[in-house]
Amino acid sequence: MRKTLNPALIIRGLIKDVGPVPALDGRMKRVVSNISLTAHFGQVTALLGANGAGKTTTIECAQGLQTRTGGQISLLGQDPETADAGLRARVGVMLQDGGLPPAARPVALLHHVAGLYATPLPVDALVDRLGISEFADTSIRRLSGGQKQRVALAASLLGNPEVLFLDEPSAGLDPASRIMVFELIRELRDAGKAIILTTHLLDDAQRLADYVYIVDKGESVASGTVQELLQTSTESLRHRAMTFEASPRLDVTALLRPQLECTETRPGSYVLSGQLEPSDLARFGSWCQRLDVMPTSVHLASQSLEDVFLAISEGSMPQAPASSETNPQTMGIS
Ligand SMILES: Nc1ncnc2c1ncn2[C@@H]1O[C@H](COP(=O)(O)OP(=O)(O)OP(=O)(O)O)[C@@H](O)[C@H]1O
Repeated sequence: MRKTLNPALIIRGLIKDVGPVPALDGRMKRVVSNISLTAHFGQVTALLGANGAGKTTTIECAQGLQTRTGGQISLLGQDPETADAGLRARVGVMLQDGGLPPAARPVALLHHVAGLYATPLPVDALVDRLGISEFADTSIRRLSGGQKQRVALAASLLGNPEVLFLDEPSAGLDPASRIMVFELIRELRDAGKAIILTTHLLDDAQRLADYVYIVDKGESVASGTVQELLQTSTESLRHRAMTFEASPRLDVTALLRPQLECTETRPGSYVLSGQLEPSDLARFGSWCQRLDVMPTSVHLASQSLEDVFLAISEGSMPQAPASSETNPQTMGIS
């Protein structure tokens, strides 16, 4: 369940057309056709979708960087397209391409950005925290993708924003930097910031997000906490698989029953798949005992966000936006 009070961002029925597009004989192309979401303070809200699903377009409309074709957006109680400069100072943005001047040097740039705010966060603390000092004097154009990403994150935080938009925050980060950035994002969330991030990485959403909106072909098609999405009960998602390693060419007939199949994917590696029940595990144990087989590994695959995501994208799961998220009147957008 989600908090209902005090949302930082409300989007209802967002539509965005781009173009004119030469490939469409100069017609406009609808890249977002119906996206609704609510992002709360003290939560990480993730827009999860494949490449080209419309995530960046949505958050750029939410920031007022793109003009929407239709729908309603309220960011900190204001329409971002008509809001005054005061709104910008309360919002931090890390864009996918970084948007950093290529000739600038990271620390000098961060001091410059800090100078634009009345009460910025201390530059040195952010530089230390994000490991920027090791490339402090290298020009932005010579930084690696992950280093640029950390500078862009620091720049987005300098104004101590109430709302933070992060477009693909883990793109280009090595594992250590990813852990560092994720810890910082969680701390900001715990400090009460509203964090809205986009990702096509299910793992990122699973690790970071308090609430996830799955975006597919310009529409928000499902939403919930990771746990709620995982509990979505459909036949396709109850499908499980058990992998085990043992001697090659074993007779697996005794493991089978209707709707369960077993294949030897490579010599000695078997996958038992279908609607696995506890009784199948018991049968597996007896089978091992009878054949005097000691598997070298047994792995039971549990349902992941990836299963939910793929089921939605393949159309085998009903599209299920939460009902309270679809009615503009209930959310008080004026
Ligand atoms: N100005 C434009 N002209 C033509 N097509 C556009 C334009 N802007 C966006 N698109 C298309 O709109 C779709 C959505 O783009 P968007 O960048 O929002 O996707 P995304 O979900 O953020 O993808 P990614 O994960 O790859 O960043 C894409 O197919 C993109 O090519």
